[in-house]
Amino acid sequence: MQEPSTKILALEAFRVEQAPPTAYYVPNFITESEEACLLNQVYAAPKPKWTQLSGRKLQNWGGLPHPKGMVPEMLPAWLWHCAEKISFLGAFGGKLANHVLVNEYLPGQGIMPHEDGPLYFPTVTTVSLGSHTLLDFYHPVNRGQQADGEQVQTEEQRHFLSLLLEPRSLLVLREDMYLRYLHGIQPTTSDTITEKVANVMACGAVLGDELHRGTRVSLTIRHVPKVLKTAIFLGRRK
Ligand SMILES: O=C(O)CCC(=O)C(=O)O
Ligand SMILES: [Fe+2]
Repeated sequence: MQEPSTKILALEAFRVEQAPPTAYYVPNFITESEEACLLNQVYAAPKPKWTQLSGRKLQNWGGLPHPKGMVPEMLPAWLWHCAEKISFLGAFGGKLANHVLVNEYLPGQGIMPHEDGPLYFPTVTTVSLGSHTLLDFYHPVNRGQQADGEQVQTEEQRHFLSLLLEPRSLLVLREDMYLRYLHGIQPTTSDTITEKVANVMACGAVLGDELHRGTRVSLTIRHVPKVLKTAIFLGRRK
């Protein structure tokens, strides 16, 4: 298996140098027609496939990640194609992606700052469809500070960096960008490009731009290492 500290050579040219280790941002990772195809397939999924959450709705593909192991389900061909292309870049240390979350955000929707947790190979990859968004990164709450009775930092003070995710782009996060910091999307209808946007050089935007959000669909493509063998699963069911 690839050591977590080694570089992903195929992506090295796309590393965001202004961000902590390591973020890779690939503009136009897919074409407009691939984007349109993926969006068609997302919206062709049967209605019960969607789960409505507060502030976004999602589809889960590949199985439900679980501490005891995920019972794997085959990814549909339209997702497999995209997931395979990312796996072949070496994003998951030579393993293949086996899990995809599809999130849909209307303008004004977002996701609270969070960590992705231990159930995944410590790399997350995201393809954005339909609209841009701004993904914000936060220092974790300093528990020591809280115990000392020092003033807890506000969310705004903990927000130290953002990445602009344009439609059709690929984002790969690993190491500290995955394990150490929290990430989230503000529930807002437009985003201003400030000096906190670390990948602005790789984007078609400049400092001071105000970008209005449309409906964005993201594909969060990951590798879940702990998988229950289908044979055992089938054996138990008999
Ligand atoms: O939509 C995105 O780009 C982020 C989604 C996310 O953070 C997640 O599903 O854990
Ligand atoms: Fe996340």
